[in-house]
Amino acid sequence: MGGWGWGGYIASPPLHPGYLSAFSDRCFLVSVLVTLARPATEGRGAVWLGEILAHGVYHLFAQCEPGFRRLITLLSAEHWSCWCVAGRETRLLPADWSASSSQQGEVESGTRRKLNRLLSFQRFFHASRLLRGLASHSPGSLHILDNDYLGQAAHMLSKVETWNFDIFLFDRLTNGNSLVTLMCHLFNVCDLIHHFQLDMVKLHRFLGMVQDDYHSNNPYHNAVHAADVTQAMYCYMKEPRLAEQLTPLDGFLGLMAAAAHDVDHPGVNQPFLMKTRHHLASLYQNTSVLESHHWRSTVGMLRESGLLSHLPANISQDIEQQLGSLILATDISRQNEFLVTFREHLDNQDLDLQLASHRHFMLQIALKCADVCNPCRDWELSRQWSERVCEEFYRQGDLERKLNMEISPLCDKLTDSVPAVQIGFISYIVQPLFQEWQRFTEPSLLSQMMMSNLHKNKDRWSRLWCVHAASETQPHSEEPGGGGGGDGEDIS
Ligand SMILES: Nc1ncnc2c1ncn2[C@@H]1O[C@@H]2COP(=O)(O)O[C@H]2[C@H]1O
Ligand SMILES: [Zn+2]
Repeated sequence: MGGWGWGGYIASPPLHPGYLSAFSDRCFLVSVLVTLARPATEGRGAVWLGEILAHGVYHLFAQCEPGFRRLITLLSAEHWSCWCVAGRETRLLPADWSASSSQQGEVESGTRRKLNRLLSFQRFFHASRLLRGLASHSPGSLHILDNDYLGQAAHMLSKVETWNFDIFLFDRLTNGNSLVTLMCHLFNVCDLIHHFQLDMVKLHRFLGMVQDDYHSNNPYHNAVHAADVTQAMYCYMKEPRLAEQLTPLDGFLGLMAAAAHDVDHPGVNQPFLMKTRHHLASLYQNTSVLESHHWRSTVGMLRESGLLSHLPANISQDIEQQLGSLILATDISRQNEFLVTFREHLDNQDLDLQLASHRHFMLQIALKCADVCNPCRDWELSRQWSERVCEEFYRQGDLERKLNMEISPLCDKLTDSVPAVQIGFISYIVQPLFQEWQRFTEPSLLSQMMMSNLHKNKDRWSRLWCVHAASETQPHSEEPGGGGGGDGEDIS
C-alpha cells in the first residue's frame, strides 16, 4: 500500500516522441499552432493557416472550436494578439508585427473586419460539427428532454443544498447539461444575475463554453466533476460561519471558480506533462501547469463571452485575478502550504471574515475541500468517483507503459489497487483537511455527516483492501483494481 506519490514530480525526464497521443486532437492542434506561432517564426511576419494545413491537420480544425479559445489565451499570454481570418486562411500575428505597408493595410482592415467576427468563425465550426453529426451537448439541447425528466431535474434543484445530491442522476436528467443547469440555478437563487446585472444570453454562452471545454471522455476530470465540486462549494458557502460574511462578489467568485477549476483538463497529470515536455509545461514553467491553464482558459472564455464587459475594467480585472488565485489553490501539491496556514489561523483564532483577504483565504480552503470531498459523500456516490479517478490514473499508466516510460505513482493498474489508492488519499489528503474544516465550521451538521461518511468509507475500503490482498494470494485472482463496487456487495 506504500508508495503514496503526491508531489513526486520528475525533474527533467526525457522527451518521448509518442507523447502527443495522450492528448485530444484539440490539444494536439493547439500544440502545433503554438509551436508554429512561436517568435522563432517572427521573421516571416505571420504564420499562415495554409502552412498548418499543409501539415495535414486541417481535419482537426473542424473538431476543435474550443481549441481556438485556448489558443488565443495562450497566444495572448505570449504577447500574440492579432488574429484575422481571410477566406480559408487564418493568420496568427504577433502584436508588434511589422510588414510592408500594403500587407499591413490589408491585415489591419482584415483585422478590424474579422476580429469582431471571431464568434462567427466559431459558429462555422459549430455548424461543421453539426453537419458531421458531432454536435455536442449544448444548453439548447435541453428542450429535447421529456418534461418528466425536466420536472425531476427541477425537483432535484429544489434540494440542491443537500449533501446526498446525486450529481450523476442530475446529469442524466439534464441530458449532460448538469454544469450549465446547476450554475444557472445557483446564480438565480444567489441573486447574482440581478446583483451584477448579468446578461442571460452571455451567461449561457459562457457556461456552455466552460461545459463544452471539459473533456467528456475523461472518466474523472469532466464536466460532471465540475458540477459536483460546484454543488459542494455551494453547500460550504452556506455554512453559517461563512454565509453570514460572504458578499455577492465572494459568492460569484466561489461558484465561478468551482465550475471552471479543471476546465480543459487533458486527463493526465502535471508530472506527465513535464516528462513529455508538453508546451503547457514550458509555458507555465513547470509550476501549477494545469491550474494555470484552467485559469487562463477561463479568462479567455470570460472575455470571449463578454459576460463582464459591462463592468468597469478594474473590477473585471480584479475578478480575473481572484479567480486565478482560487483556481491555483486547487493545485494538490500545495496542500500542505494551505493546511499549515489554515491550522495556524484556527489555533490562533484570528480569522476575521470581515477582512476581504481572510474571506478570500476561506474561499480557497472551501474550494480545496469541495475539490477532494468525494470520499465524504455517501458510499454509492463516493465509490463511483473513486473508480473514475483510478480509471483515469490507470489510463495514464497504460500510456506510460506503452511509451516505455516510468509509470507514475498510483497509475499502475497492476500494483495500485483502487482500495489502496483510496486509503492513501483519505489518510494523507482528505482527513487532515476536513478535520480542520470541521473545526472551522463547528457546530455543523454537514461537517459531522461528512466526517461520518469519510470514516465509514475508509473502513469499507480497508475491508475491500483485505479482500483484494487475500485474492492476490489465491491462484485465480481477479483483475486488480476492477469492480470495487462488486466487491463492496460481497463484504457489506
Ligand atoms: N477519490 C480520489 N482518490 C484519489 N485521488 C483523488 C480522489 N479524488 C480526487 N483525487 C485527486 O485529487 C486531485 C484534486 O485536484 P484535481 O481535481 O485536479 O485532481 C484530483 C485527483 O488527482
Ligand atoms: Zn478538480
